[in-house]
Order: sequence, then structure tokens, then C-alpha cells
Amino acid sequence: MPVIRTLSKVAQQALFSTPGCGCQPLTVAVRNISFSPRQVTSDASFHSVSFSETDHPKVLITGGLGQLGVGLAKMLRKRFGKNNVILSDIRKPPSNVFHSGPFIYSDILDYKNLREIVVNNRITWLVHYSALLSAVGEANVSLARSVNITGLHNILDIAAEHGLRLFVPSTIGAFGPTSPRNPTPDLCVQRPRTIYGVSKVHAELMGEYYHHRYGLDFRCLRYPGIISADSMPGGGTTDYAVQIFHDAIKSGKFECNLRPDTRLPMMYIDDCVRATLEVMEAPADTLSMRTYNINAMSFTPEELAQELQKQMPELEVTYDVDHVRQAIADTWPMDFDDSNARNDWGWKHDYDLPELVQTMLNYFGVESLMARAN
Ligand SMILES: NC(=O)c1ccc[n+]([C@@H]2O[C@H](COP(=O)([O-])OP(=O)(O)OC[C@H]3O[C@@H](n4cnc5c(N)ncnc54)[C@H](O)[C@@H]3O)[C@@H](O)[C@H]2O)c1
Ligand SMILES: C[C@@H](O)[C@H](N)C(=O)O
Repeated sequence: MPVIRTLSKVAQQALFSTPGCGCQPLTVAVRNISFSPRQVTSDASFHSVSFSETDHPKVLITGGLGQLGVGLAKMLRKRFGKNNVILSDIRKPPSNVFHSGPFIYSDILDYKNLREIVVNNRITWLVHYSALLSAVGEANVSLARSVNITGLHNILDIAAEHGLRLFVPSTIGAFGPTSPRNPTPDLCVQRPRTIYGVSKVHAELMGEYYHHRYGLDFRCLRYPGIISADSMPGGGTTDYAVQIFHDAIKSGKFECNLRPDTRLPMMYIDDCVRATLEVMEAPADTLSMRTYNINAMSFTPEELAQELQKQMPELEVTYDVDHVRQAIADTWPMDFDDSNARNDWGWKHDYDLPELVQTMLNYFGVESLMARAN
């Protein structure tokens, strides 16, 4: 009985303590009594592999074959060593990715498989990228609910049980029509109207709850629309801002599926992966929150087209609005207030709109020169 009494006392402390109240953090007490968020068989052993045990973190990236994972792995491998960063996904990797470093099959809906990977590879950081994005999520709500919500529960439990530092990205899509849109601050009404947005608000809240309840080192950034040259987006509302470059180079024409005046926050992928590393490395005492907005620029399709036309005056842009995507975009932030990230851990973007366009065109210029030479 004394153990049960201690447990309930600890739980009460956690539930009623507030930051700065001077109460004993629940984290310590929970770890000491090996209390786990998930019921597991009695032969399972809990042991925290803390970051300080190794020189470098051992990182697992889930959903790593999407638009962002390969770019993040490249940067993390440069910093921590090739073999310390494992990409995982349920798809077959292209050969350049397969040969660039460790790759492993992992379905985030398979809890035991995830646990095995974390244990066998002594993972200390988990970057959870698997998700169905906004537009594909609306086309398959039940799968999105399963991957984005049930999958997240598996990830949270694995991370809490094994003492991992966990990064889960959120998004501008975690806001909705009743949120202030120009700009959108970190803390405001969040009533998104997509399953994607609902699942991301759930992820933010669950991660923060696990942080306060179990001491999980949860870190989350709300990314804007991400623009990349060497990876394609996975079915979101901001995809047009990547597609325009491909179509401009290929055919000199682009048909945009959003209205020309649809303003959304955006970021170049190098800034996005750097922000992710920076927040993961930030000392815990610099983080006044666990979920931060980050931003680089905001533009409309018309403004992006005009910037491109400065270098490609012959580019023709027409509009054929996709009503699902437009309805989503009309409820999302137009501009994103990321002042807390800038103040707390020194977030600073490198790429604004002209630099983004120049960088993308340089990439495709090099690509098409190489293609012509082959
Ligand atoms: N790309 C953006 O503009 C953007 C913006 C904001 C937030 N984010 C977030 O960043 C993360 C990565 O985004 P992305 O653009 O690379 O996404 P993506 O759609 O390109 O890739 C997601 C990956 O998840 C994988 N996946 C799906 N079901 C899975 C399962 N059951 N188990 C394991 N993997 C599974 C897919 O195979 C895919 O490779 C997502 O969580 C997304 O919500 C992205
Ligand atoms: C913004 C982001 O979450 C994603 N690119 C989407 O449009 O769904």
C-alpha cells in the first residue's frame, strides 16, 4: 500500500503543480518508481538511455522518406556521424538514400517493432516525421487518424519509456478560422478544420502533457510550408510552392491550385532542418515553451510567380482553384509570429523570398545542365 500511496501523492502533485510554483517536478518521482505511460508485460525492462551516455545522440527518424526526412538526415549525419542517424519508413528507399546511411523498415503503427528498433540501436533522439499531410488527410480521414494519432501514441510511449528526446513537428495547419491569422501567435485559439490540423493540435497537447506528467523531453516546432528542390511534397496545401519550380523549368508554364492572393507562411528546407537541430540541441532551460512557431517569409502565389518571372520572364502562370485546398488555406495563418523562438533559443532564418527563388533556380540550373551533359 505505501507504494500506491506514494504514487497517488506524486500524481496529485503533478496534476496540481504549475510552472514556477516550486513543487518537486513529477519527472523525477515517476522515473524513480519506474511508472510507465503504457501497460506492458512484466518481463519488459525500463531503462533510460540518456544522451549523456554517448558522445553523440543516436537518432531515429520516422517517415524519413518524405519531403523532409532525407534532408534532415543529411545534416544530422554531418554533425553526428553517418551511422548515428537511422532513417526509417514503410516505403522502399531509392538507391542513393539506401547507400547514404542506415535505413530500416519501421511502421509506426507497430509498437513492438518500434520498441525493438529503439532498444537494439540504443536510440536517444527520436524525430517523428511520419504523417499524412493536409490534403491527403482529407482524402483519407481514417488512415490519417490512425497514422497521425494512433501512431503518435506509440511514439510518445516509446519515447517516455526509453528516456528519449522526442521531436514532433507541428504545422501552420494546427490553426483554424477562429485563430488570429495575421500574424498568428504561439498561444491562441486552435480550432483547425482538417483531420491533419486536429491530429497536430493533439500531438502538441499530448507531447506537452507527457513532458509535464512523465518528464518526456518533448520538443515541437510548428513548421510553415516547406520548399525543397530535391524532394517532392507529400500531398499538402502548400505543395504549389514547390511544384511551380518544377513546372517552370520543365515547360515554362504553371497552373496553380490556389487563388493568386492566398498568403501563407513558407520556409526553405535548409532553414527548416537547421531549426530542428537547433531546438533539439537547445539547453532545456532556454525553452520557456515546448511548442514554438517558426517562420521565414510569407507570400502569395502571385508574389512567388512575380519573383520567378524576374529571372524567367516567359513563365506563364494560370489558376485553376482546388476547392479543398483553397478552403484549407483560407483558414490557415497568413503570417506567423515566431518571436518566442527568436528570443528563447535564437531562431533566425537565412532565406527570404529572393534568396529562396535564386537557390531553387540554381539547383535546377545545375540539374538541367547535368541532365543535358549525360
Ligand atoms: N512539408 C511541409 O511543408 C511540412 C510543414 C509542416 C509540418 N510538416 C510535418 O513534417 C513532417 C514531415 O513532413 P513531410 O513533408 O516529409 O511529409 P511526407 O508526407 O512527405 O512524408 C511522410 C512520410 O511518412 C511515411 N508514413 C506514412 N505512414 C507511415 C507509417 N504507418 N509508418 C511509418 N511511416 C509512415 C510516408 O511513407 C512518408 O514517407 C510531418 O509530420 C508533417 O506534418 C511538414
Ligand atoms: C503546411 C504543411 O503542414 C503541409 N505542407 C501541408 O500543406 O499540409
